[in-house]
Amino acid sequence: MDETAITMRGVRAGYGATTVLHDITARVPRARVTALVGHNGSGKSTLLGVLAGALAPTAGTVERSGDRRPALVLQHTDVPAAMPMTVRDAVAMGRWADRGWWRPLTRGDRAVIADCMDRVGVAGLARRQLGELSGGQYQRVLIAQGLAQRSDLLLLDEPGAGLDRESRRRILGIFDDLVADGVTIVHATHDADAAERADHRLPLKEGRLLAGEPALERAQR
Ligand SMILES: Nc1ncnc2c1ncn2[C@@H]1O[C@H](COP(=O)(O)OP(=O)(O)OP(=O)(O)O)[C@@H](O)[C@H]1O
Repeated sequence: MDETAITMRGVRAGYGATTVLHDITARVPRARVTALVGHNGSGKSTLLGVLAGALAPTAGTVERSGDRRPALVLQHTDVPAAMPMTVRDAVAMGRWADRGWWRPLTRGDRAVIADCMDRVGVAGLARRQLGELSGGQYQRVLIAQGLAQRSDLLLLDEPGAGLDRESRRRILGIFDDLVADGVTIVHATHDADAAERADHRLPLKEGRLLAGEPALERAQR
């Protein structure tokens, strides 16, 4: 089995005439946790956008080994908590990418939704409104929504932002479980604990990759 989920070679990307990422060459190991680390504005979110396929590189290549679309998990602080929607409905939105939002859910979809809620520990909250959740619960719902896309690559932009230590640790525990099931995780983080616990780190500074650890060597340790 291929040990590499993503290979980037000489990637340059940015917005309009502004180049943010310069000459990124790196590998993301399959079924491991990779942390994107760096100061504010170093290019972590931009790199996630490139990995998600939402932002096209202006030079270089990005090769993904899986055939499923990556799932980009939103940050709980980016979604209005007052949205009138239950936890189950929010997770069900993860099925839209495959089925279209207008089609009724099949029994198979409902099984996927139940399984994803279970995996992140929100099954007991299925009927609750999003606005009634804590930040940590809400973030886990968004991870379940990403999982419901049935992707083998989850991309998360600071999933621990604004959460207490216990909630952040719980999310890292979920990452470990997902990786054990073969999911590749890439997350941007400012949390030293989260960076330390990752299998692999890609340190960014001003849009350039600092010399990091060789992905595969560390992943195989
Ligand atoms: N949509 C955009 N249009 C123009 N410039 C952008 C856009 N998004 C980000 N930038 C710029 O790209 C650079 C990198 O931003 P990015 O959000 O990727 O960094 P980051 O490491 O994720 O930062 P943070 O930790 O603050 O989230 C910054 O200079 C930012 O101002």
